[in-house]
Amino acid sequence: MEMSRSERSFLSVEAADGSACESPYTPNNPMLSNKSISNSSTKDSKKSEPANIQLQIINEHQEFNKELGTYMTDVWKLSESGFNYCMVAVFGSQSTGKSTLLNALFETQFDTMDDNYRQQTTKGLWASTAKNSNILVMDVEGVDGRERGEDQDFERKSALFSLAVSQVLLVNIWESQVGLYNGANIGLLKTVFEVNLQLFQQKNKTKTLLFFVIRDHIGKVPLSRLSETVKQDLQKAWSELSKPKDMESCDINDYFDFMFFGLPHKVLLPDQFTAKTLELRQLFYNPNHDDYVFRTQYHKKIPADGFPAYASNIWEQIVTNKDLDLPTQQQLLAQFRCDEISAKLFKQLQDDFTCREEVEAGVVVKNLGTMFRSLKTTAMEAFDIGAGRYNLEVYKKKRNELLFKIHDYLKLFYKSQIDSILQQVFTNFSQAVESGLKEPDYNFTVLTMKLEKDAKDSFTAFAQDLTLEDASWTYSKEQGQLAHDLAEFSRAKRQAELTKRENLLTEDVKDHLEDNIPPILASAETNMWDEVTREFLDCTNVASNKMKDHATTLGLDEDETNVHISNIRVKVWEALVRRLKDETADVLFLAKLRRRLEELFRYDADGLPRVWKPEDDIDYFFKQAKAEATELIPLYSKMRIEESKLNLATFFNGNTLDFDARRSLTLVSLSKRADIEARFKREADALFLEAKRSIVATTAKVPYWVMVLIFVLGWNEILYVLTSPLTLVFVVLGGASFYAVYVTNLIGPISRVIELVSRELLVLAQKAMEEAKNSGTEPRSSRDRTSRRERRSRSRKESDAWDERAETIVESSKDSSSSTSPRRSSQRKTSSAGEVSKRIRPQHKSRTQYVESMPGAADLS
Ligand SMILES: Nc1nc2c(ncn2[C@@H]2O[C@H](COP(=O)(O)OP(=O)(O)OP(=O)(O)O)[C@@H](O)[C@H]2O)c(=O)[nH]1
Repeated sequence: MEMSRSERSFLSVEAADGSACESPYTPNNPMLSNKSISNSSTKDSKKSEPANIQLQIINEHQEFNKELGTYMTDVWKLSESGFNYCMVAVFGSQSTGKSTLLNALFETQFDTMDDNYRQQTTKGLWASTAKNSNILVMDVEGVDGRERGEDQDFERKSALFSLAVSQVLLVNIWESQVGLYNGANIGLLKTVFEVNLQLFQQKNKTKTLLFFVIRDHIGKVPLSRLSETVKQDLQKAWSELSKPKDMESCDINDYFDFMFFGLPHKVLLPDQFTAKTLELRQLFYNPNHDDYVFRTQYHKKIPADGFPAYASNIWEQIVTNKDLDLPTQQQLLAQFRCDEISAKLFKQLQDDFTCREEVEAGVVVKNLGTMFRSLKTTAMEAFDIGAGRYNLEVYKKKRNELLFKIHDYLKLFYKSQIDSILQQVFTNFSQAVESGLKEPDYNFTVLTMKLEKDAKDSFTAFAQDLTLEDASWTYSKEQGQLAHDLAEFSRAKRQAELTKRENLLTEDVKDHLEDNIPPILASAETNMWDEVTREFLDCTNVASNKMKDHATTLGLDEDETNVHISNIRVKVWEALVRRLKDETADVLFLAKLRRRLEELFRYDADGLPRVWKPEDDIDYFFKQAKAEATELIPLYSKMRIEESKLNLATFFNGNTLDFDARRSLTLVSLSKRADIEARFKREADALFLEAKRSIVATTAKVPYWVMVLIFVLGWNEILYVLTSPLTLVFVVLGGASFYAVYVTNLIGPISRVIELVSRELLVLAQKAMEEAKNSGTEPRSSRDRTSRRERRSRSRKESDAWDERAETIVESSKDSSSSTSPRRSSQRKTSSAGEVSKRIRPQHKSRTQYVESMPGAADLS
């Protein structure tokens, strides 16, 4: 069976010469998989013209072709036209030359009937663009066809669709049909009008032009008569319509305009037909023509890029037989298109925002605010162009939505950037403060105030530039946060500065006290504590005054300053107490007592060392000296601060430290005092014994007469020595040695050593004799015990004897040397005694040596 032209055209896209033509359709399209696009363009010239390509937008099965959008954009290039396009559709009985008329008028390539096979050609609705024009032409399946029979469903729907989307509806009728009810399709039009009334219920109704083309117009009956007849028929049909209540009074002319044009017989009068067609063309192509048909008032106000969606929606409404509310449809379309445009622009904005990663990484991006503005303006301007043609209300609403969405999206980066700026400004500020504090003669308050202001200004400038004017973005919270952080940093820095300066002042005072307190204590005068008090007050006054100077540069108020001054007083006081406790530690305390005792006992009123004689009352001197030295114990043990000079109860008021001045007055506890007293007594007793022994040594000297007697009795021996060269040499050598010993003051020590060695030998001999005597009579255990006791006793004695001997040796050697200062003499004595003692008996250290080897003891003595 041979295919009809329409069926043939569904299967392939072909050019007029039969060659395949490129089609945007995909084989997956269900509507096009078994149908295709007709392309009946003529050879060569029309091969690449968009007008050559037509699309079946609704097929005979009432399915809408979703490729309409692609065709509008890619094939017909109408999508960017906005409102600058026109829609015309044709309405009329089947095979009345509709396609022929459209092809003649618009140079389209709609299929026309093959006269050999007189049957329906156009099935469904087809669209194509007029040649060299932005007129979109729709060829509609004819009504009253034998193929559909009584089924008028599709022709009603297609007529309704044509009316809803077209500015101009061409009604194609033969002259012979005028006056016929069915032949002129008045009945169908009546039905369509009736259904269409719902299209025009809204106030903003849009008129449609019904352009009647009277075919085979012979001219016998003038066109005016024919048009009158048609109008009357339509008026009658309109009046018979069952209208909605509120529209009963409305007239057909409120919704339709009418035009009429007669065309001669195409077959019998082809030249006239062509001439008339060209005349008719002018009404469609020439906007300046008086009867130009595409007037603004007929435009459905659907932008070209929204037409596919609009047409699709309208058809869906018609097919599902729902109320067809054109304004609502326009709103729906506007919503759809605005959303589509908005989504596309938003995606574009996201793609164009190239520094997203940098911002997310916390980098402060220069000119980010300008970038925000540029992105937003580009998107909004594009939206205004694309969506501004649609329903104004919807457009405004969608514009706001897009604006809000863009703001919302950019706000994330805005917040992140604000945080980064905040951090950067704070870091810069802290670094500037640190380096400012390293400058000489800085004023802390001036420095921090200036830097704080700079930081705040910098942040505000950054944030202002970043903030979009019409966005509800604020940075006041971050601004407040920054101000708080800056103030907190300055406060902490100021506190650190205060502490540093407080410590420096305290260190200065400590150094001062180190130098000045020991001499005052060493004097052990009765007004010693007054001196200490004065020294302390001097120090605190100096430190307080310096603190006041610091307080000015650090911006402290009076109360804060007073607290810090009070704290400094406490710290100075504590430093003083520490120094005093050091001075009254066991070793130094004892040294002080011993020195006082020695000063009084060993030296006379002129400071010369005493050489005790038998007639001297050593006991008396010793008692006096010891009593006076002992008086120092209570003096050093507790500070005696006169309230009139320093009121401890009020002087430290306002300090923030845990401090009790009164508790610190006691330097040495009672138990320690007793211990020191006992130890001092032992040392004093040793000194006393030493003095006593020195008298014995003096009185044990050989009398002069004995020496004369020896000289007389030994005269012969003297002569012998002088006459014998050998003995003379020995004598001379011995004399020289003696002289050397005498000159070097070693007579005393050597004689003492000899004496000690002989004594020791004597002791050893006695011990050996006792042991020999007792070995035969005493039981072993008793003998052992006795022996152990004796050994311990002897050991103690030996120990004391070694100390005494060592000291005596040194003393005698030093005594013989010249000495101008009793203190220096004493110092030499003690140190030499220590050395000699160590030399003689290195393993054993006497208490005296131990005390004198303690740090500071030498200085004090
Ligand atoms: N009498 C007459 N016949 C015409 C005229 N124009 C075209 N025809 C003939 O009418 C027949 C149908 O032409 P088409 O253009 O296919 O008609 P149609 O209305 O598009 O047909 P369908 O699409 O099937 O509804 C053809 O045989 C044409 O030669 C005309 O002006 N007068």
